[in-house]
Amino acid sequence: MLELQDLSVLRGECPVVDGVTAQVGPGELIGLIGPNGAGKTTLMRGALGLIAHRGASSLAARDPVARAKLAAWLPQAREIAWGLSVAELVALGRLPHGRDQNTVGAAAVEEALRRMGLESYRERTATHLSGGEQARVLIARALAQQSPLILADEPIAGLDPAAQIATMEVFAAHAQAGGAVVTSLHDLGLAARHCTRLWVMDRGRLVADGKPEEVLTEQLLAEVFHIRAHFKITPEGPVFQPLSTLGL
Ligand SMILES: Nc1ncnc2c1ncn2[C@@H]1O[C@H](COP(=O)(O)OP(=O)(O)OP(=O)(O)O)[C@@H](O)[C@H]1O
Repeated sequence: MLELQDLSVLRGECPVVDGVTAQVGPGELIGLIGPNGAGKTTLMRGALGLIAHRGASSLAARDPVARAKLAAWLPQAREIAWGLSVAELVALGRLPHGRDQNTVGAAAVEEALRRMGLESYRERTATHLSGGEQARVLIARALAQQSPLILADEPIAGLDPAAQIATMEVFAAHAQAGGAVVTSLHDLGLAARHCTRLWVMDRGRLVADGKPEEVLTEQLLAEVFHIRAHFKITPEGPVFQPLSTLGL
């Protein structure tokens, strides 16, 4: 669904994404983790062909409409400028499909509203919602696009715990239905619990790529995140708790 080959993004002379080679296949929910400034956003924007890059991304070569049909992009910035109703805003996710304001488009919007628990918000003015509510609306807009791949930049930041878990479950369901999701996030507990695979970025490089229990080693947590943490596989799944910083 996505193939990156030696992808780099330069800012001036400095590579902020440095030679990333990776693939995403159906069924995967990939957590893109790493410290602030590691290059997570830049990697996703380069992969989508939204910024100049070197190397190759299977998505970036396509025209914008073809790209949008293959991949939904949920940026970190969440500004909603227009006073549209929630349903109208979510329906904007259908734009890559052209004039499909028919039963297929309407059903996709309804399904996206339902998945994000927004049915009762349908007629509310989107700009009048709280920050977390607006974030859920924008996730619903990405879901309504019905693209097999979703790239999401910190989509659960600022959501309450129930909404965070529910969103990760929505992404997991999207993957289990044959799609794939790459989502950046800073909550390593949710990443460990819900993601099938983690990509760890550090100073522009992809330094680890594997299952959470393979990746979140004591050594990696110390070297990349500068933390000590408790990580255990329990009958209820992986439980990860950061304990202390080793200094910034
Ligand atoms: N337009 C730009 N011009 C110059 N440098 C940039 C630009 N955009 C990003 N950078 C730099 O590139 C590096 C990677 O930024 P990026 O936003 O990809 O990090 P991130 O891993 O997503 O961080 P965070 O977790 O804080 O969101 C940072 O050092 C940042 O300062």
